[in-house]
Amino acid sequence: MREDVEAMDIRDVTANWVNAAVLQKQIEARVAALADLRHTPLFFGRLDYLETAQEGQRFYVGRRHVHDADGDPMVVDWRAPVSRPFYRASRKDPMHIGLRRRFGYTGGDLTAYEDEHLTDPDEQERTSRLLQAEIERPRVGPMRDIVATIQPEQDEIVRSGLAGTVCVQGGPGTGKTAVGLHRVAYLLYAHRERLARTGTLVIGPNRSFLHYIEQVLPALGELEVRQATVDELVGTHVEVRGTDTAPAGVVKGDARMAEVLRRAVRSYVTVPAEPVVVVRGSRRWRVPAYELQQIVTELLDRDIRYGAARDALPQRIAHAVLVRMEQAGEAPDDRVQDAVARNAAVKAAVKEVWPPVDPAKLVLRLLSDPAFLAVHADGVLDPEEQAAILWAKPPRSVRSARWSAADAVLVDEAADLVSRTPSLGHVVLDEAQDLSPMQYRAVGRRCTTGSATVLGDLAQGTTPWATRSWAEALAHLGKPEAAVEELTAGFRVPREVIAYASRLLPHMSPGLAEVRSVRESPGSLDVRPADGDADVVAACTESLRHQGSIGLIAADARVPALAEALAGAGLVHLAPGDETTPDCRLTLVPASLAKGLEYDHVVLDDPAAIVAAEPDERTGLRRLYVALTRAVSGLTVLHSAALPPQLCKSTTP
Ligand SMILES: Nc1ncnc2c1ncn2[C@@H]1O[C@H](COP(=O)(O)OP(=O)(O)OP(=O)(O)O)[C@@H](O)[C@H]1O
Repeated sequence: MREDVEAMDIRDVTANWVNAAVLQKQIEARVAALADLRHTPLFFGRLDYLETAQEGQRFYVGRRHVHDADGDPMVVDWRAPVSRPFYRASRKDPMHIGLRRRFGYTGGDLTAYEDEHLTDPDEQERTSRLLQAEIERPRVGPMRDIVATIQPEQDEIVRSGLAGTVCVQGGPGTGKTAVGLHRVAYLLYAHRERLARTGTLVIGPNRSFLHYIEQVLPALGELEVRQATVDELVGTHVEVRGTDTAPAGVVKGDARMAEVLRRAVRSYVTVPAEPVVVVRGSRRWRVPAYELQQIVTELLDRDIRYGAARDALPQRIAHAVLVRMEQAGEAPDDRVQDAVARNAAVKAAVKEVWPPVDPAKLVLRLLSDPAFLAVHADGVLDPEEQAAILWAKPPRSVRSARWSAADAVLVDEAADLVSRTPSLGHVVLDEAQDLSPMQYRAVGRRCTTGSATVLGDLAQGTTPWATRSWAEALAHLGKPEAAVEELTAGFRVPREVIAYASRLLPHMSPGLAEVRSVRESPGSLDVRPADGDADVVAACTESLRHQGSIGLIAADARVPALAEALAGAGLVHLAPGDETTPDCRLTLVPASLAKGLEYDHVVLDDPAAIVAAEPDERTGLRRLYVALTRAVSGLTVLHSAALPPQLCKSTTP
């Protein structure tokens, strides 16, 4: 198929060079999408339909559609409707499937298969060993796709329609990220044209996470999906160089700030007190102040964007002039209206009444002028909250201000009040629990006419403004009608390790259910005291005897010392987001960047230090919970200080 595309000669079929260039680009994209991936087999499943459906045909299911030289299908795309039973059929509902076969591969070689005769009453239900093997396959390199083993509860989310927003709550390792990415791939297949026009975006918590997941969609043949962090999305207006204290960040991230900004933007409109007089030829046309006031009030009441109303105002004034012309017996046409709208008197009135607003300058003024803030925050923020967000030393200009990430979100909100932010077709928001209400709004305006997949775990919220309930979050996102689904089966963390980490749950997120590990292997858990960095280095060396990736997770402040100790012992290590290779498998991970990542073996340095590094105990325990749940096979916990009491079995909250 690739050779066919490569051999296409478009010289005679294109009308001009533009067409030729467009076609050439499309061909290149197609060739890229058909690239051979060394260890990725063309198919991973087979479905034999019963005679009652699909004429009893046999289908091979794979990552993409493959046809033979005659154009007859050899492999059907996993997203095609005929592939659905591969993921959903069960003994209870065989979906007209006689045989389902799963193929297992080792490095691209076919090495195993598993058959299920779904309609055979004598056949025992077995757990899939291929699934277990797939999960346990050592991890080297970036995150992999899971198309061969998507589970029914995951598939339901993957294949849910484009129109609806879905929110997925799930504990660590339940496959939320995987499901979100596969949903994008599915939606691109089912609604390719529409999404090609409107665009899709995956939002992750930081760049290292995005690097980690960036290969999943290309491996599924999808190359067009943009990835960004929220900070990157909103960071186009101002340069972020500052940070906020927690109290300031909480207020700036509060949804009430939207109302403060709305009022502040609208405050730039002044009710006209003077008439507008337009001179055309020998005639003077006068629109009195009360009529201008009506126009302005009506535009304000319509609650359209500040900038759109500003653009409409000259035409509205011109219209009032035209009405007068008609009353005087003239017959002006549209061109006259346009000319009047561009008349200097009209322009001057618009400038006076509805001046342009620069979003960054507006936020700068709000955060540096106590009186201006007090007027617009009156009844919305109390004096203490106002004081918390005011700059101690007001900057002199937008350029010299030390904007924080939360400020950039405010500027983005203000920019949207002035002119509408374009909406994408679909947005996946991962690790959503950490967003502030204002950040949810920023994401929400990027999918106002589209839909979203919101993924998160309330127990892993580690920001001072972390989400307390999905209903609230979805309301801020502008999708209150979204369905909230729960994933409960854990694929990453082995049983013993998840049980250990879950001891923290009642102390930091009471009411949230423990993840039920689907892993047959209990995993290895080793908790022991350490005497200095040499012990930590020794534990890493020990872990490196196993296959796969090793993550040494430590409190951020411990990272420099540990980096030195590793280097001193001749152990080369990577930073999160760097790709592990067979030669370099050890990553030193600051606890603040561990979220969303995973390693075959985790060495966890001093849990108490991870807890202590956070501003409050609950956040500290949550950070520790995240760190404890990164391991796929084994976890070694080394503590130089006493373990946090919540990790000891007998404690109850
Ligand atoms: N159906 C599946 N088959 C095989 N592997 C799976 C399946 N579902 C999830 N996994 C694997 O389990 C691991 C955890 O998945 P993922 O990172 O998507 O979980 P998560 O819920 O986003 O975790 P976290 O809350 O820690 O961010 C990944 O390695 C993923 O590939």
